[in-house]
Amino acid sequence: MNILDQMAEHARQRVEAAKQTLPLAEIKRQALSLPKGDFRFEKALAKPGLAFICECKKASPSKGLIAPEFPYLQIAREYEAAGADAISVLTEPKWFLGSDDYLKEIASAVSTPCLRKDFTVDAYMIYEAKLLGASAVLLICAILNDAQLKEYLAICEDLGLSALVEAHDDAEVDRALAAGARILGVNNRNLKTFTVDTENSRRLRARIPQDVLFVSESGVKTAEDVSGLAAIGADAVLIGETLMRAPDKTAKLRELKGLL
Ligand SMILES: O=P(O)(O)OC[C@@H](O)[C@@H](O)c1c[nH]c2ccccc12
Repeated sequence: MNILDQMAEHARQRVEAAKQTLPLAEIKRQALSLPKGDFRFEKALAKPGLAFICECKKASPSKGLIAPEFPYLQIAREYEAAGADAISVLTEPKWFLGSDDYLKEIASAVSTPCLRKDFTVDAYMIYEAKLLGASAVLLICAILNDAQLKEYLAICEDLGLSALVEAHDDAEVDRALAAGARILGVNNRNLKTFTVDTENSRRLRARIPQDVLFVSESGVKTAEDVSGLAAIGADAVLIGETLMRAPDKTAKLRELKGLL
């Protein structure tokens, strides 16, 4: 089984365990009783100019431990103060050493919209995201079928959550668009092999209509990478490792924005 399928399988097990404590009907009821979201994540990306989604990520399957010390609240507050348009928080516990608690605490500490970065494989996880205070969830085409994509987008719509729909090749872009995605992320990292190539964003850009928000994800390291992606019409970039490894994240973000 490739790593992506393993992560999806483990997510299904996490959902089954969570349902033992809080059944689907109950979490759904709780999530739907909260005030409907106002798609803040989408609005933040739609503003003029390139938007920056800054990620809180302690570790990853390709890089291992990235940030042994992980003062997540401090990091999120620094991202917000430095002008992040959105904050991505890994909640996957096994490979990314993420936690639902990180997201919950961050979302209540900042006013910047937060993305729950996880391997959504069940509607249950979308209701969880809502309860944790997220403004958006990630839907990865490679681990979802067409019916799931449609169903999960409809649930997001009901809850007022945005969905970042991640695609890696032409067929996945087409599936995401057919399902009605309004925010399309192209992952420059192949989650099956871990190879990174920003060329992928460039190539797939042409398939994505102008009225769909386009996010280029992963492997963004320099101001040149950023300006190159802005030049092909990216609406946002999602940056994790480069910021996580920077001792001064504010300065690094300024540098990436071409301001230093
Ligand atoms: O650390 P990077 O190379 O800047 O990448 C960030 C983000 O794009 C990456 O964490 C990511 C993109 N898609 C994902 C799906 C699941 C987990 C993680 C990801």
